[in-house]
Amino acid sequence: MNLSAPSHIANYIGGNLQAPINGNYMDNMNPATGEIYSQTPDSDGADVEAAVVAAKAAFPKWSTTTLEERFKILNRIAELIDQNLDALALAETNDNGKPLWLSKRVDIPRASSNFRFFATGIMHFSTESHNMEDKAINYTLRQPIGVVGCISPWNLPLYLFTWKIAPALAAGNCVVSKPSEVTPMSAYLLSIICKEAGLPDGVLNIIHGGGPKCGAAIVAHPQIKAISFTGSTRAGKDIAAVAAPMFKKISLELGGKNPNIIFADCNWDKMMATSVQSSFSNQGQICLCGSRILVEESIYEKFKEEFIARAKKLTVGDPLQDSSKQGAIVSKLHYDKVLGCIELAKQEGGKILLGGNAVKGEGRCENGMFIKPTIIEGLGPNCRTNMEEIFGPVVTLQSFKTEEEALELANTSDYGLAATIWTQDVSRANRVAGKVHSGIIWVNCWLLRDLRTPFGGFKSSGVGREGGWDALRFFTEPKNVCIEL
Ligand SMILES: NC(=O)c1ccc[n+]([C@@H]2O[C@H](COP(=O)([O-])OP(=O)(O)OC[C@H]3O[C@@H](n4cnc5c(N)ncnc54)[C@H](O)[C@@H]3O)[C@@H](O)[C@H]2O)c1
Ligand SMILES: O=C/C=C/C=C(\O)C(=O)O
Repeated sequence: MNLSAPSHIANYIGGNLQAPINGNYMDNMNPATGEIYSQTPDSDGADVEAAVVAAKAAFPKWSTTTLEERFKILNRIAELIDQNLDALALAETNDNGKPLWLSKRVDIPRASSNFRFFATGIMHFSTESHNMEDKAINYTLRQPIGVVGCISPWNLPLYLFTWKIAPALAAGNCVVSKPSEVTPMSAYLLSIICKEAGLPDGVLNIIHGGGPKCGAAIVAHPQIKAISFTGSTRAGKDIAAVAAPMFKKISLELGGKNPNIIFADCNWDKMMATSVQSSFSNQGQICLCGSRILVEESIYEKFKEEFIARAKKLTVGDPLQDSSKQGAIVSKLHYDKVLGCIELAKQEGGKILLGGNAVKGEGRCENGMFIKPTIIEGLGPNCRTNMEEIFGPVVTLQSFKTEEEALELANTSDYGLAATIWTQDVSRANRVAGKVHSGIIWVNCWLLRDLRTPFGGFKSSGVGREGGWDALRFFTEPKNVCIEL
């Protein structure tokens, strides 16, 4: 298998690797060097239509393939991802700018885990039955929906793409999918892996293109009956507006502005080390990053001093070097956006304690898009800096006096994806966890993921949950059968 980056990425439709029907391409840039290193299809509705035709044709057979056979193929995909770890990690880093060690340690292993998890999960998936004493028996079938759409973002490209397509395929659906046009390469390489693994033609179709043209055509296609989307709240709104009147099932995993709540009785060393990670991992471009750090007043100054000292040590630079703890920001557009948010924070009266500026790369990275880890204090909960998602290496510090105040600050947000709580008091941990308006709460840890748990957010962070049975239920249609005895 040749898993090196091609000059022109191809769509994967009906088992064929093919050029976009309109012949148009977009530049694909390596954000660490600024170099345009490949071309991505600028696909449109015609490619989506071809993919739907292929998916529909594949559905009768795939949906009735035995669970064990589906397991074998999906598990084989997981094995091939593992065997090609180095090539996939390099592709991810060149597309996204994240450190290569991070792609190798987290992104690619998690992509194979996603396939392995749902390959085995479908073998254990069972449905309910309800006995009405001696009157009747109800049992519920959960049947695959048909053709479903999966659309994913650029921050954890293969990790989030596989998090959707693996359960969709395991449940017996055929998929029309679109990775982010900003980071298409690892999904393209996955199409080669799927062919090698023996996934039947048309079961998975991967189309490359932009959101408004290609993504929107997937969402609007009448034959695509469910949409699983991860990305911005803005795009999630547009998708819901189109999908809702068509009565499509939708799962929307959107933005976050997550509080990291630190009480004075925390395990200090663990909290410090983890807070640096939860603030700046992947250049802060993880929807679960704790971007609003709330610290109990009695330890605020001590926290500030040590947090700055530790963040200062995060070397920013060439993502191919192991010494780089921070890589590049994903694109010029996003780099400009993050720098703009830092300017806004200053205008709002924020004091920059660390960073606040771009960093010039060295050698091959001199035209790369790097931003220094940035720490801001002095802003209240209601300003734009503390209300809007920045999605970069930028955090704010606020202090609180009481548990009630901590909760009020934490819940002053339109978002409700994740929250982290640091305390050694288990009663308080439980109390605060119950009152924070977020779908995912970590106590004394961060990003510790059990793939069986419901994953998703409250409020503007989305609707629905991914993970475990939730994902398999989303990708199936329940049908209750009532038999009178
Ligand atoms: N909740 C989560 O699990 C989660 C995970 C990762 C990222 N995110 C969020 O994603 C955002 C960053 O990713 P992004 O900039 O790629 O997001 P984005 O919304 O711009 O794009 C996400 C994907 O949707 C496509 N798209 C854009 N507009 C569309 C439309 N109208 N119809 C159909 N498809 C469309 C894009 O091409 C891309 O593939 C952040 O807001 C982040 O919080 C959320
Ligand atoms: O940026 C968002 C991170 C999402 C993470 C997951 O979906 C996961 O860990 O399953």
